[in-house]
Order: sequence, then C-alpha cells, then structure tokens
Amino acid sequence: MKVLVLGGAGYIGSHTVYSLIEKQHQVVIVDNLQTGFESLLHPEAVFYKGDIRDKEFLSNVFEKEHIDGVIHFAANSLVGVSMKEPLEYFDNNVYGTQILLEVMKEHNIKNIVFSSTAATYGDVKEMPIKEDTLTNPTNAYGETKLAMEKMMKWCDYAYGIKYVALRYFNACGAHPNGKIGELHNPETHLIPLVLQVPAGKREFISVFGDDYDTKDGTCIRDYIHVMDLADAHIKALEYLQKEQTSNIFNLGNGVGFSVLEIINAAQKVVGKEIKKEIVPRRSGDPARLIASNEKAKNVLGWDPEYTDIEKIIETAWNFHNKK
Ligand SMILES: NC(=O)c1ccc[n+]([C@@H]2O[C@H](COP(=O)([O-])OP(=O)(O)OC[C@H]3O[C@@H](n4cnc5c(N)ncnc54)[C@H](O)[C@@H]3O)[C@@H](O)[C@H]2O)c1
Ligand SMILES: O=c1ccn([C@@H]2O[C@H](COP(=O)(O)OP(=O)(O)O[C@H]3O[C@H](CO)[C@H](O)[C@H](O)[C@H]3O)[C@@H](O)[C@H]2O)c(=O)[nH]1
Repeated sequence: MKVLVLGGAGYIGSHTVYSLIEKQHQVVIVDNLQTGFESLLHPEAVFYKGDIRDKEFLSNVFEKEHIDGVIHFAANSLVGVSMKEPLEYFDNNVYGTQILLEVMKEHNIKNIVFSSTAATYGDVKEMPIKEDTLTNPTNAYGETKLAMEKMMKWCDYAYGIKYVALRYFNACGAHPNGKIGELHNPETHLIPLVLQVPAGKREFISVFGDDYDTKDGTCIRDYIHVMDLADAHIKALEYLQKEQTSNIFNLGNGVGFSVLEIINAAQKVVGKEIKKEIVPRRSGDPARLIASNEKAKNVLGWDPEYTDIEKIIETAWNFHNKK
C-alpha cells in the first residue's frame, strides 16, 4: 500500500512510519513541523513540508501521489494549552480534518485511520473504559477529538469514507532501534520528565497531587508502548481495506499504574534514586483512566507486545540516554 501519514514527523507518527516501511509499505509524509522534527523522518519516506489546512497544497500531494490509505496524526495535543486557546485547537484539529476530508472526497480516497484519545471520555467512574462508555470531555482538546470523530461519522454516511478512530491512552516508550523516540518541546508527559531527573536535566519530578482516591493517592493511567500503537494503526488500515466498515477502538494495556509506581519503576530501570516533590493537583486530571482493550484484541487481532512497565521505560531511557 501507499500510505499518506499526516503528522509523520511527530512522536507516534514517526514510529508508525518506521513500522509501515518495515512491512514494505510505501510512505508519503505531510507535516508542517510545528511540533515535529526532521530527525524523526524516516529516510525512505517521501516528505512534503506543509500544513493540512492549506487545501491547495494538500490537493497537490494527493494529485502527485496515488494514495491507497491515510493515517492522520496531525493535531495540537496539549490539554493545558487547549483550555487557554480552545480556538487554536478547533482550528487545527477540527478545521484541519475538515480540509483533509474535503480533499479525500475530491480524490475518492475512502479509508482513514486517525488519532483520537482517552480524553474523549472525560471523568469516568467505571473502569476499565469501554468504547461505548459515555463520552463527555473535560477539556477542549478532548472535545476537538470527539468533534473529529463525529465529522468522520457523517462523512461515512454521506460519502462512504470509512474511518477507524483509535482512542489512545498514555503513549510512551521509544523504538527499540534507539534512533527515534518521544520528542516534545515543551515536554509535558510523565515518563520523559521522570527520566530527565537521572539524565541530569531536571532536579526533581513534580507529582501532581497525592490526595486522589487511589491506592497511593496519585493518579492512575494506562501506559501503552508507541510500537504497539504503531502496530494497531497498520492493523486498522488492513481492517478497513478488508471489512470496509468504520469503527472505534481503545488502545491501552488494560492495566493502570500510579504516578508513584512509574517513578519507582523508572528508579529500577536507571539504577538511581529519582527525587520527587508533591505539588498541587494539575487541573483537569481525572483520577483514573484504564482502557478495556478487548475490542481491539478481538476485532483487530491486536495484541500489545510491551506489557512490562519496566521494559517500556527501558526503551524510553535508551533513547534519551543516546541523545
Ligand atoms: N502522545 C500521547 O500520549 C497521545 C495520546 C492520545 C492521542 N494523541 C494524539 O496522537 C497524535 C500524535 O501525537 P504525538 O504525541 O505524536 O504528537 P506530535 O506533536 O509529536 O505529532 C503531531 C505531528 O503533527 C504535525 N502537525 C500538527 N499540525 C499540523 C498541520 N496543521 N499540518 C501538518 N502537520 C501538522 C506536527 O508538526 C507533528 O509532527 C495527535 O493527534 C495527538 O492528539 C497523543
Ligand atoms: O510532571 C508531571 C507530569 C505528569 N504527571 C501526572 O502523570 C500522569 C500522566 O500525565 P501525562 O501528562 O503524561 O498524560 P495525561 O494522562 O495527562 O495525558 C495523555 O493521555 C491522555 C489520554 O489519557 C491524552 O490523550 C493526552 O493527549 C495525553 O497527553 C497524570 O496523572 C499527571 O498528573 C505528574 O504528576 N507530573
């Protein structure tokens, strides 16, 4: 297949590109590099630098390349910023996706896999979260991703564009080749921030609240390795080609770790004590997010390989140590 990857210079996009190329697919990347990095681009992928909201640019790419399927990662994704600048998030995530769907319609491209998020659910009481759990986002970022899902639903109804929405829980880890990994600037995610302490780039890790109703008072999340996410995208694309049906899947390991458990696991991996400080809660953080991954396992045949949290953190540490 010739796959167009929008946002292929970003963290999850670049790992998916590496997996696609390893599986002998041809890859075309579109990225405006707003949060992506040239160093994450696969040397064998064709790269077009540009913005998905630029319709003429995007149409030209579809014109030149004969695309069989689309994987769409290009978005703004910082929860905190989305609360201060919601319109920027609606512009890039919702309007950007609208332009993409218009161009796909005009070029008769019928398959798209795209990044959704656990943030579409909001503050859920019942764990694990299933795909039919009520969606009620508590932040603007999650709302834009839900709006993208809804736009896809009506484009399927009207134009027959089939989609798979992948609701990731907490993406983490790095490619075992050590060449690519999690690069965000600024970094806001827990695991890379924890690892900055033993790397000498940060004095301590702030723990956002220890008064949640959880076993040790800190928030619980479901950490899923980026290589397993990459694999799910390829399986989702194959599913679309075969089944011609739209669908939504959670992607998580189905196991929750608290912030303190992550810090302890990282200490074991790096063999050093990691200094921490308890600070007030970060606004908008739900206490617990754990995925039910039964649907992705049963329907897509997806089976996450990285289930051991120390192994997951080790891949991130190998990447950050090499930089
Ligand atoms: N990292 C996570 O834990 C997580 C969890 C759930 C969902 N997601 C979603 O997964 C996707 C990828 O996340 P990531 O962590 O790899 O983010 P990232 O910022 O590393 O990657 C996004 C890429 O898209 C590009 N991009 C953004 N807007 C663009 C535009 N208008 N035109 C062209 N390129 C554009 C950026 O330059 C970047 O390379 C995002 O859609 C995000 O919302 C991420
Ligand atoms: O310095 C830090 C950073 C994070 N945390 C805590 O660690 C946990 C994980 O935080 P991250 O920022 O790494 O990830 P989030 O759970 O906030 O969000 C991630 O997962 C969500 C879905 O679960 C969304 O998809 C979102 O885009 C993605 O960044 C949270 O409890 C957070 O409060 C800290 O204690 N200290």
